[in-house]
Amino acid sequence: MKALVIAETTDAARELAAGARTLADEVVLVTFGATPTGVADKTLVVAVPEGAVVDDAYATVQAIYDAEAPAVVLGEPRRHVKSVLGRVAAAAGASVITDAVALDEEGAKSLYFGGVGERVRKAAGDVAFYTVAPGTFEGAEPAGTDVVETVTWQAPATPVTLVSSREREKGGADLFKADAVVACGRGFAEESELDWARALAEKIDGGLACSRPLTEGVDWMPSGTYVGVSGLVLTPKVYVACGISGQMQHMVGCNRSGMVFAINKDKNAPVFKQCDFGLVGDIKDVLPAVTAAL
Ligand SMILES: Cc1cc2nc3c(=O)[nH]c(=O)nc-3n(C[C@H](O)[C@H](O)[C@H](O)COP(=O)(O)OP(=O)(O)OC[C@H]3O[C@@H](n4cnc5c(N)ncnc54)[C@H](O)[C@@H]3O)c2cc1C
Repeated sequence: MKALVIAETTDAARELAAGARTLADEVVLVTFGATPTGVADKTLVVAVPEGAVVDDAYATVQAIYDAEAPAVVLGEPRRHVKSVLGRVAAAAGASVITDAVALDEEGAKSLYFGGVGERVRKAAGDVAFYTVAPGTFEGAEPAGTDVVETVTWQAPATPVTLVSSREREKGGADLFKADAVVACGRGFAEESELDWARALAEKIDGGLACSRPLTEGVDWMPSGTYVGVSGLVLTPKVYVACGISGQMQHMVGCNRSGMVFAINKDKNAPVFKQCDFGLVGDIKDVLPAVTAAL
């Protein structure tokens, strides 16, 4: 049995390839630049041309999929990869089981209702497509022979036109790697108030994340930093939810953290039913005080 792994980052490529090895005899890795060594039987690097976007790699990955004929496809749960995976699955007449937190021959376990429920689902078609939450294959050891091939780009029929691009702001920890994540919600009334959370994140060497309204409602935070069912699924050791009410669409992205702290001025906020430690208080008082005390 063959597994195809599609990943954008080196860490995910390593973890997913190691996990794929527990499901299949042969592992083929598709990346868009990162070339981790010793993780797959074959690594296919898709050369994304200047002016093209990774999302448009679906035509190229479709051709790889057809040539390799895998039985299982694992994708990194990042925006570009999700977009590619969804299109390849649709063309194959299959669906994608998203954010799997455990995988074996029986199917994939994923969370729903904000993590209150778990369900195990089997792929509907002959080929199983999954996006896999980080940490799912923790402990699995990658192995591979380091055959690396560059794959020529196949432009899709209707490519996206890249009008402009700018470097993402550097700074802050990688949210997938950070041991601690401080997340900000709509409890922050002004953009400048995010500095309280930023100071705490810096103090504990953590990353800064948010709920969706802070990216889509007001654009105070980059869209790649919101946590939840349609954003990132994170598993840090510590997650500090500040001014976040605890809607299930958000909590599904953080409730597998080692420990969840919540700060909210409303003692009845649902987040207090889903955290390990809760502090009823105003972020403007609590965050500077906690940061100073640490
Ligand atoms: C299809 C769909 C997908 C979605 N996907 C996501 C997703 O992936 N991620 C996501 O985050 N959301 C998602 N949402 C939105 C989600 O339903 C919630 O609306 C959102 O998570 C709420 O964000 P919040 O908790 O920051 O804001 P609110 O729900 O408005 O909560 C703000 C909280 O801040 C508290 N507060 C206010 N002022 C202070 C203060 N000074 N000090 C302390 N506490 C204070 C309030 O008591 C309140 O509990 C999705 C919604 C839909 C319909």
